[in-house]
Amino acid sequence: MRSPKDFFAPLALGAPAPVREIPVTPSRMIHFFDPGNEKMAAKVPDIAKKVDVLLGNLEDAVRADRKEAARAGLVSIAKANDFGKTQLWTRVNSLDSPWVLDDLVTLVTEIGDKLDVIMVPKVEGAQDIHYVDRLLAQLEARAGLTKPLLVHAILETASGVANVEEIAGASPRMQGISLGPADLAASRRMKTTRVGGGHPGYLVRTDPTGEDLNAGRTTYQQDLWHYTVARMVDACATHGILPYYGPFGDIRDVVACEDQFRNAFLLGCVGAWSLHPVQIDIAKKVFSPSPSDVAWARRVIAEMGDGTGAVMIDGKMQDDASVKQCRVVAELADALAADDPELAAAYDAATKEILG
Ligand SMILES: CC(=O)SCCNC(=O)CCNC(=O)[C@H](O)C(C)(C)COP(=O)(O)OP(=O)(O)OC[C@H]1O[C@@H](n2cnc3c(N)ncnc32)[C@H](O)[C@@H]1OP(=O)(O)O
Ligand SMILES: O=CC(=O)O
Ligand SMILES: [Mg+2]
Repeated sequence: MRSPKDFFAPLALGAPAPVREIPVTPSRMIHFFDPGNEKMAAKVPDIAKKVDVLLGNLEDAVRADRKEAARAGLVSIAKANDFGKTQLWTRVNSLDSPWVLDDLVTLVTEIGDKLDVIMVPKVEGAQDIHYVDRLLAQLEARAGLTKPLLVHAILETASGVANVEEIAGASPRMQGISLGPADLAASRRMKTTRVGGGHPGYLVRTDPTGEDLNAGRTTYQQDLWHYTVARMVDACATHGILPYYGPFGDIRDVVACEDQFRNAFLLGCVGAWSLHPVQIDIAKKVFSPSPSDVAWARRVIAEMGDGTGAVMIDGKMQDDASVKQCRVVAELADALAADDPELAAAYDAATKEILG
């Protein structure tokens, strides 16, 4: 284990100093695209204007014989474009694959100054992050980078979940963690065949009302991902990094996608992946607090004065703890509104309605 005293020392001579705080910028949707797919790549400059994060995906969903084209495509897209405030991330191939070494060497050397975050799939434990941490430091030093690259882990193996706390705290580069429900289901030998979302067979049933065990018994579908998302959120919050829901594969089912994203938002996630353009607005809507929640939060903050003691607002007790929750909502709203005049106007209009 590294001593806490040198946790923030660069891991290679000449590498930039590690960050002490993870930058919290909007990342409601991490939009995946295949940089080797010409049709998708052509849409990237327009999509960049609508998303918080653009991610050039090199791993699963890119065919083995297209891996090099995807890597080269990402290099040329990054060199040819300035995406302004939209962050550029990549998902490299898994650490046991034949491609990841070239992914890291090429991307850091060629476009390390354009990339914000490197997403690492199938992370099993802190050892995987330590490997990437040192290699990135060596490559950053050689490329003369002045800003350290951050690392995002996908939680998609059973041992990754067992080790999620140590993964979250493995390096000052750790920016966040996403749930990877598809690989995680396979790794756990769950009997599902979907990419995220629920399953109609995973349910609870009300008690029988009489002799007939089938009569009048309501069933409620349960969330397969509740335990993992909640554990991931706690691990991330403990280490000051950001949790995300991952992919929702039923692109057509925009209703269930919104539900799954909202569950994650309410539990503490800051964003989710968009796999298709239709999921971008869903993530934007869900991961931006609603105007009525923002108005309420601002009202509680205003009425709570210095934030201590207890007051009654509309029949509901407010105290030091509820005002802290309201600050989470209000601060997120302010951060998002700073770059989005439409959202700012919606928040201010709702606030005016209840605060006058
Ligand atoms: C479990 C995991 O690892 S999840 C993460 C890995 N998976 C991914 O990254 C998947 C990314 N998304 C995709 O590959 C595609 O969206 C698919 C395969 C799901 C659907 O693709 P299509 O069948 O082409 O969808 P559809 O016909 O609705 O696309 C409409 C247009 O949007 C484009 N498009 C689709 N997805 C994207 C995207 N993610 N980014 C940019 N453009 C896109 C298509 O190229 C198409 O362009 P066109 O109008 O010029 O022909
Ligand atoms: O990579 C994502 C997943 O769900 O697997
Ligand atoms: Mg996966």
